[in-house]
Amino acid sequence: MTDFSFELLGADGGARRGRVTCAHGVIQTPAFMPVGTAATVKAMLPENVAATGAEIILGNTYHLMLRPGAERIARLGGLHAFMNWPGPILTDSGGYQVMSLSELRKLDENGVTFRSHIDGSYHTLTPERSMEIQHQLGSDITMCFDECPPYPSEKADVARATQLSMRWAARSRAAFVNRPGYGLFGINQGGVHEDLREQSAQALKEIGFDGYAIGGLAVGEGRALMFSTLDFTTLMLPTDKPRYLMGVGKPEDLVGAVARGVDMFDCVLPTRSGRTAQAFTRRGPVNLKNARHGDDPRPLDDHCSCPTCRNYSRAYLNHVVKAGEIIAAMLLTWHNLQYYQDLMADIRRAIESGTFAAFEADFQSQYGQGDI
Ligand SMILES: CC1(C)O[C@@H]2[C@@H](CO[C@@]3(CNc4nc5cc6c(=O)[nH]c(N)nc6cc5[nH]4)OC(C)(C)O[C@@H]23)O1
Ligand SMILES: [Zn+2]
Repeated sequence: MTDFSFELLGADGGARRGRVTCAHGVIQTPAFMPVGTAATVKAMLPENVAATGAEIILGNTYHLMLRPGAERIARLGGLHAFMNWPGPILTDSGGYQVMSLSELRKLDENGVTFRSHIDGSYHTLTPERSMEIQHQLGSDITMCFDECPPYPSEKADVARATQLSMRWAARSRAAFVNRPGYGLFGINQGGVHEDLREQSAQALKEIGFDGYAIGGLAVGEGRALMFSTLDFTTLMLPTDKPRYLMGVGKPEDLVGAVARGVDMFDCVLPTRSGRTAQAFTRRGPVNLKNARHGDDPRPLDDHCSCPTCRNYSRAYLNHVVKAGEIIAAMLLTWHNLQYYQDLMADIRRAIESGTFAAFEADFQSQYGQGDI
């Protein structure tokens, strides 16, 4: 089995082109990870997710521990077999989802105790338990157990959460089962504060990880503050390891974050939007509920090679959206995931050819124009 590795293949300004090798395959970076929270990328068959060009998907410790249970998935052969996804899987560690989804009962040095948002049962997550669950799932990339402070928070509370998260990072590292091909990513915290981000980066580098995520963003701070935080944070992280910006984001966010040195992304936006009639196109988002599409024979995006754009008109999409037909979620989700993967492929090509700055300028001029 080959070791977990990251190769930096090239750079163009702040943008980086790389390759991650892990147990279940190779990931070209910059990469976008579709979100498969409950062991499914919603409204998509796994083979169709792969057809969009996605090489790695994200799973969630929090959701899978509550239902169907990590031990049950392990008994059934692990998450890859269970959900029929043969490629790499990254799993989030659960802390963030506890804060954003469940009724938190207790947070202390040991971990968090919470009530399931599904059936009200009590559960405890600690760094050790989170590592055990992600091992049982068989994740190629395990995330440290951390505490992501809400936004906005007093700086003192961000500092407290950051220092706790760094102690939990050390416990995560100690509890992680080291196997060739499987990696553990640390999560940088510190809110929008340069000094706290620096403390967090130093602490993580001393422990040593296979990759470094930037947490605590995409929590409502807005694009300007996210970018200004990235401006100083990515430079604090090792250049020879992948950098993963958690929960991001809109197409404009991806391009701007790549320019600031980010290699990996995940976001529910393309899939969640696909279920709410929102489609992404080169000229910006389009709402298929809008009556103006009712007689439009054109495809969503004539640059797109996905089945939706090859075989269906906007008029048809408007019809099945208004009728609440299941195919609406299928077709729009597929298109949105294809759009995101095509955007990442265009970004990778631009970095390879040293034309990323021109690509970014062209993207911004086209994307903001709005639908035709
Ligand atoms: C952008 C968009 C559409 O994504 C939605 C909704 C609200 O934002 C999101 C995405 N933002 C996001 N920031 C994160 C920070 C951390 C973090 O610090 N630690 C760990 N372990 N995991 C994280 C996962 C994160 N996801 O967060 C939830 C609440 C999961 O829904 C997502 O707006
Ligand atoms: Zn399409």
